[in-house]
Amino acid sequence: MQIADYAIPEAQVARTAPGARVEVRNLSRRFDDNRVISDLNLTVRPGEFVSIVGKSGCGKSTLLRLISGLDQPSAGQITVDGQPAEQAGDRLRIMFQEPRLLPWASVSDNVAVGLRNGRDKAAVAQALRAVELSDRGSFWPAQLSGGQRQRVALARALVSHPGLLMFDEPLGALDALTRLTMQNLIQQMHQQAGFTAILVTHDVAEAVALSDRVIVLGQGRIIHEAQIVRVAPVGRGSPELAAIEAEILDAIFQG
Ligand SMILES: Nc1ncnc2c1ncn2[C@@H]1O[C@H](COP(=O)(O)OP(=O)(O)OP(=O)(O)O)[C@@H](O)[C@H]1O
Repeated sequence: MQIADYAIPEAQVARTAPGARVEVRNLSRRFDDNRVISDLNLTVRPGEFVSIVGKSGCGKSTLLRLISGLDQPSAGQITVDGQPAEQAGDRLRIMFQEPRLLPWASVSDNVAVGLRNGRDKAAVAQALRAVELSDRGSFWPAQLSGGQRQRVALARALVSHPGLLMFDEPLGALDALTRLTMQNLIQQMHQQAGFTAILVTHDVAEAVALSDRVIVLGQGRIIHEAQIVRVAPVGRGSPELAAIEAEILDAIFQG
């Protein structure tokens, strides 16, 4: 079965300001005597799609929380477009495994939460169109499927046209087919809107399908990097991508 069978029609997202540049320098994070991130360095170029994979508990979510400014390093610096993440404001958005919608607010009002003034109805309508939920604006979150709720969360993240969009296992709770549909949607949004993306995932195939670069984390450091250069369109399951997946899995298990 071809993945293209589930492709979503051309989405409509206004092209944003260029993607943000992320610089991580000599980053460490300890929890008491548990050193989770250890002198880590990473640069993510504007518009690049980087995935972070690694064994459970290796520090993927901790790294994402640090980059997003939700947690503070024990040592080192992180900048987003040259500024501390806390000052990035609506240039930076993060999506989690749970959509985290307000149950008492309509779909449109949930998307508007992503806007600074919350009143730009045209921007909300455009974000809902982009995720193919124009006809669900007046629904309550409880009236949506799990995949639709994640699409609302994506619209809320996109509505402010962020320069950096971070994903912490955003598709982990979805069934396989919805997961593939969402992967296509995220890929399409990334190509059209031009934001920088950092994805934490357990799914190496997902990382390879979506990313320009996959980083393997082990014992608080980057232990492997795979650059994925698509000179011609190669489909999922192609020998080229399967070989990269195998290389990444080896690195994870050896780490
Ligand atoms: N607030 C915290 N206090 C103490 N320890 C923490 C805290 N947050 C994370 N840790 C520890 O940091 C380590 C890495 O956790 P993290 O959630 O970053 O791993 P992960 O790679 O995302 O794991 P998984 O793939 O299972 O989601 C774990 O040992 C965890 O117990």
